[in-house]
Amino acid sequence: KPVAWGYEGDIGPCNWHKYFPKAGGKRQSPIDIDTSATQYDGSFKPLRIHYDSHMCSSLTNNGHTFCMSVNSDQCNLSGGPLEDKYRLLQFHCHWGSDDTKGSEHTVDGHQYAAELHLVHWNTDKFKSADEAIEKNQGIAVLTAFIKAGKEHRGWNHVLSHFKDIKKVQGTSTVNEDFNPKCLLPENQTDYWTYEGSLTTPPCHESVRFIIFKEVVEVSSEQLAQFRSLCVCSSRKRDTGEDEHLVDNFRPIQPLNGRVVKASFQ
Ligand SMILES: NS(=O)(=O)c1c(F)c(F)c(S(=O)(=O)CCO)c(N[C@H]2CCc3ccccc32)c1F
Ligand SMILES: [Zn+2]
Repeated sequence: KPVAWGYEGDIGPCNWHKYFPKAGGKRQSPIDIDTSATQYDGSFKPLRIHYDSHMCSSLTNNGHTFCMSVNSDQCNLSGGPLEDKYRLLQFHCHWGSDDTKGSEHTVDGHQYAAELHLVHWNTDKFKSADEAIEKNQGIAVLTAFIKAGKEHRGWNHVLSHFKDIKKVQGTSTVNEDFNPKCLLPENQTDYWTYEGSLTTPPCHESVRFIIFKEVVEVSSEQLAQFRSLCVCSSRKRDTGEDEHLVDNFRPIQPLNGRVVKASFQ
């Protein structure tokens, strides 16, 4: 029976290591990016992000985040710091209860309102995502910070399905012509990268993070829609109101001597 975990109380991040030992490992995520300590690496080839848009995908509220599962073998990532080819599996986000918090990684101690993760698995080395998530170099997560600002029209293609997934295990099929590449910043050449872990249990240390420097803007109303998701499948009987899914970000973890590389000077 799977162990329950969450972001607050006894099942919160401070206790994850009790049931998920990897959570107490030496290369955990997220981390603070101290920009004065990053090291420029001129050897990175251009990042190659090839996503097709003719793919049907499904949006689910899994109680920890919303997850857009992608089942197209035409959505691939390679180049940059990566030695192999990775296939897009799903994307999701982390956010807070207000615009002042929500991202998992921080930059010089600054926390953004939200953080987008596009999870890819290494199809050159492994046969399935479930195998890859446990192995070194198995996973690559493209990451973009999100802040409150002008409306983002691309995000409306995702948010328009949120009414179907307000409750946990709610699922909605998205088969309109949507390309997740529209959620990324314009500048895709400037990024930081380091070796870390899944930021949710089982916290496997299998992830290469690639974090864009340019921050994406969405409106405060769009951020409020993230917070409209519920953390449980039924109304809270006693209080009568829904418990919303907010502050689903893990606190930053020790760097333990790791070096964050930069693709730019
Ligand atoms: N921040 S993150 O990128 O580390 C990250 C998440 F934040 C997150 F929520 C999920 S999940 O599957 O939606 C729910 C918890 O497993 C995954 N999913 C991972 C973990 C389990 C699993 C199994 C197969 C494929 C991907 C994943 C994840 F990699
Ligand atoms: Zn994530």
